[in-house]
Amino acid sequence: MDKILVHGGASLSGSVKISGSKNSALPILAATLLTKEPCVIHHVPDLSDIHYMLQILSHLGAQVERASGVVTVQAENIRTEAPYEIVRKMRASVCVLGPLLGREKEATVSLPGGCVIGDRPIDLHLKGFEALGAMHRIENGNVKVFAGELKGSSMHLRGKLGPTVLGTDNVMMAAVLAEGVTVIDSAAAEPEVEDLANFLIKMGAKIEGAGTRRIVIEGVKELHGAEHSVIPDRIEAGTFLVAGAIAGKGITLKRVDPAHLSSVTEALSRAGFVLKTDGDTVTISPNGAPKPLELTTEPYPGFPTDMQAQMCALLAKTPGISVITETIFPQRYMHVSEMKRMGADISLNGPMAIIKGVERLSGAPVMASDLRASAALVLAGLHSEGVTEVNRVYHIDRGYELIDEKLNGLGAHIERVKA
Ligand SMILES: CC(=O)N[C@H]1[C@@H](OP(=O)(O)OP(=O)(O)OC[C@H]2O[C@@H](n3ccc(=O)[nH]c3=O)[C@H](O)[C@@H]2O)O[C@H](CO)[C@@H](O)[C@@H]1O
Ligand SMILES: C=C(OP(=O)(O)O)C(=O)O
Repeated sequence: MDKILVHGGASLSGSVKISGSKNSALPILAATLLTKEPCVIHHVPDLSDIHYMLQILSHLGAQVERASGVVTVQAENIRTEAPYEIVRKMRASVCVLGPLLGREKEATVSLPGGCVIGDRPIDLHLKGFEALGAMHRIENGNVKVFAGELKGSSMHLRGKLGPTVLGTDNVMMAAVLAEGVTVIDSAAAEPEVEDLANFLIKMGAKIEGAGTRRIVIEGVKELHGAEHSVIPDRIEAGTFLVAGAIAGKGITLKRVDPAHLSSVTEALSRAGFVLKTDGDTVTISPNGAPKPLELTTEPYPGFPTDMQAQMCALLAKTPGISVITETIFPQRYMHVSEMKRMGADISLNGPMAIIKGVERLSGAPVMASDLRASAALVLAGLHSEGVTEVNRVYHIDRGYELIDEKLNGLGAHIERVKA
């Protein structure tokens, strides 16, 4: 297994280009199953999760071509059962359920389990499909959804911990081919949901309100091929902003949508950094000693759970006491015990992390447990003394395109040791 060695203490400057969004690209690629015609998707990041999604599409019978960030998919004749061996590697595989159900009125996908960030049920996805007239059955670890016909209806898709992003995507993808009007209340309003809706609209779907809490979909008979460019990855961008906060003399992110980053830039401004936006760029510069923060993760436009671990890395060395409350995945703190091994003073109280900024962190061998936790450990390594050895780097490769090369381009000293 590859590992990453972060030599702490380098200062970062210059600029970095942000890739297309993983969490937009995955459902958008799944949505290509909704038509027999070719779809062309630009700015698809080169990530292992994307690779798995393309494998699933191929297995389902689609013709898939990929050339430097551009993916063409034609799903002329398709099967409706996604294979366990690929599906088990990536939770986002569940988002083929919606398009397969919409087009073929049935779909079978291996049921995703929980993962280290917490329980990850799909009850809300199934509730939405049921509202459209589908039934489901759990058999041999698979979930099968099926319907005679799909009929539009009104539903609330909110669980105890808020709306569901992939659940909203899934129901929207099934509803575009249902008969009549579907109203999704308490929908997820994340930019990735809006991006998927924009792609579906290009394919001929009739959708209003995506990006708000109420989405209205008027079903159509069929969809056609379309071309689309995936939005910039706001979580990769946020991660680089934190790198700039931790070790930057001033760094600029290129090809971002600053509006999608507002909760992160607002938090970093409160922490004392200077953030400047110009078109599709954001620059972060230091401005004296950073300040501690109180932060709560929330559905968009609130502070994203996918940025929580990275903020822990920054606040671990920020003077004073910071408090983070994780409301989306209350147990998403696997990085904390690893950061403590680097000298951080963080205590957990249920969904709350109390972080006492320390003067010094020191590099250590640490274990990446999930995607954002591993990115956070790399960030922590940037302001630690000595070398931080991040193991199980395959987690990082799920969601960050060339993170080591991009950070080195800004002046970091990071080595990737191939297994
Ligand atoms: C590929 C992708 O886009 N992943 C993102 C997506 O995951 P994903 O879409 O899986 O996350 P959800 O928005 O569904 O989860 C939000 C909360 O709802 C709960 N829940 C979810 C579905 C369900 O049927 N029942 C239920 O109770 C979850 O356990 C969690 O507590 O949104 C998360 C929340 O912003 C992000 O952290 C992930 O990076
Ligand atoms: C948790 C994430 O991804 P997934 O939902 O695919 O696990 C993430 O992107 O931070």
